[in-house]
Amino acid sequence: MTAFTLDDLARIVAERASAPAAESYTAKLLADGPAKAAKKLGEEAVEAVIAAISGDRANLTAEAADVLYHLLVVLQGARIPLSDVMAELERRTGRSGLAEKAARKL
Ligand SMILES: N=c1c2ncn([C@@H]3O[C@H](COP(=O)(O)OP(=O)(O)OP(=O)(O)O)[C@@H](O)[C@H]3O)c2ncn1[C@@H]1O[C@H](COP(=O)(O)O)[C@@H](O)[C@H]1O
Repeated sequence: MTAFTLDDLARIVAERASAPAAESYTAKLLADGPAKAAKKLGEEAVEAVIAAISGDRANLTAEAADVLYHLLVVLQGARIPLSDVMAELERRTGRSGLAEKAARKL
């Protein structure tokens, strides 16, 4: 169990986006443009698919981490906050966050 969240990683990615490209892999990916960052995301997704099919749990765990990191880099490049993605996921549950929080207080 870890307290580290996707929000924490998104914050790190946003911070590193403005670092010198020579000092940050994140900044280098973003400096190379959206097509390069998207290509990396696609490669990592394919590697995750291969790990899932092969039943290699350790490799799938590592590849899933790569996919999440590279997805956050692509979102950063497109200036889409992670909270917008979470709001879309919440919308699909058919539940409102505010209603949920109010219900928990009852
Ligand atoms: N999660 C990652 C992460 N995953 C992979 N990588 C880097 O990705 C690089 C390339 O790894 P690959 O296995 O994809 O190798 P490759 O396909 O030959 O590389 P490419 O040249 O094709 O990109 C390595 O330098 C890794 O260190 C990452 N670099 C950074 N992060 C996170 O981003 C944070 C900020 O890092 P910097 O931006 O470097 O400060 C870090 O603290 C981490 O949390």
